[in-house]
Amino acid sequence: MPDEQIKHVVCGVIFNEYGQVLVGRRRAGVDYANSLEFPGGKVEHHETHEQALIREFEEEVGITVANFKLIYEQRVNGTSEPFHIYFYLIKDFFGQPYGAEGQEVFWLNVDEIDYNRFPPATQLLIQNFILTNNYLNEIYG
Ligand SMILES: Nc1nc2c([nH]c(=O)n2[C@@H]2O[C@H](COP(=O)(O)OP(=O)(O)OP(=O)(O)O)[C@@H](O)[C@H]2O)c(=O)[nH]1
Ligand SMILES: [Mg+2]
Repeated sequence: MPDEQIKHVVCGVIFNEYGQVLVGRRRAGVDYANSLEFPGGKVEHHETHEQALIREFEEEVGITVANFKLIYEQRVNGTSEPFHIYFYLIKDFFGQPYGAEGQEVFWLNVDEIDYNRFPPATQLLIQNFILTNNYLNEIYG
């Protein structure tokens, strides 16, 4: 499949004032069902990554996000079709996150993250960006 036809997925990594990261649980019946995830989803036609992140965070966790930085990206073969996934660090948000689509959403301490519970691409993001403490420089540095 030519690269320009591949789906883009954008996900957001957000930390709260306690240094915890926002995580959701994927529902039953979707790919990677019941695994943990960072909120996000597929970029629609004529939408920028930033617009998609803002929309997905409003739809999925009911907060308004701003101030993004790309921290990791990867092509994924996927369970049915390939896609390219982009993880953004989100530096500002407004509102209290909740599972706006009925899914479980919670803040997780970084030292309690078990990366095996996330889809493969997200495992690499966690290993390369969070567990290395690289995120600390981005947020506080
Ligand atoms: N949201 C999210 N999706 C991820 C992560 N890691 C990862 O491989 N994905 C994959 O990215 C793809 C698109 O994400 P999604 O299922 O959230 O898409 P979406 O919100 O647009 O849902 P929809 O298909 O119901 O419209 C899925 O194949 C999903 O498994 C992650 O950390 N967060
Ligand atoms: Mg989603």
